[in-house]
Amino acid sequence: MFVLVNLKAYPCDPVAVAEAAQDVSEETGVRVAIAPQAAHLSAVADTGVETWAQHVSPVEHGSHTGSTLAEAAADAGATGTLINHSENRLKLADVDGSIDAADRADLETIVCANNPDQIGAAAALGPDSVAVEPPELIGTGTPVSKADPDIVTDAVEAAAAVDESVDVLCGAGISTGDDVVSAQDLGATGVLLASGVAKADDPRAALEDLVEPLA
Ligand SMILES: O=C(CO)COP(=O)(O)O
Repeated sequence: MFVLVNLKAYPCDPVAVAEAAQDVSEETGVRVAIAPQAAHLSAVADTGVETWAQHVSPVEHGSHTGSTLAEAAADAGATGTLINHSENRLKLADVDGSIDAADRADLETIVCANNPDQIGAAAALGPDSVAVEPPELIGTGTPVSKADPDIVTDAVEAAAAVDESVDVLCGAGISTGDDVVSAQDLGATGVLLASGVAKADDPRAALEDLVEPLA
């Protein structure tokens, strides 16, 4: 299982969380990555942890003020990027353009989607992975893998019907090792989570708990 922690714009210490994630990953052999703010990519990548961008813009080098250039994210140490997060939704053409931009910069891609129908559409655009995250459960602490397991199994089916090589993660409310195991049992190959780590009093302990059943 792949555990990807999206720090969003939460007021946590990205380097401390990254160091904890790197230690936990090394100790357990579980793949753990951190997606910080774009301005924190270099500092997070310097810890040695696998580092992801939260978004890249559907642009090439040029006159694109305010964009997040995929090549710049890669230069800063990112090896992958989220695209179309529920809190940063893109038009279909821009999802496609952001995947192209990420591919040019050699970034692994996860396209987020709200439901299984959108997962099928996202998988058709050729990302490495898709992630189903029902918006109504994001940030609630109620795990999608328990609250709405059919969404996960239907998303796995929808992606496989389009392209069997596209992996499916799930997210929203994931915060414990039990939640991760439930996600795995439903066919997900990873989890995408945020508040369970970024807002935890002790992010290291939260990470240890998340990966404990996988180690
Ligand atoms: O949006 C998410 C991860 O990208 C999920 O957020 P929570 O883990 O806070 O529910």
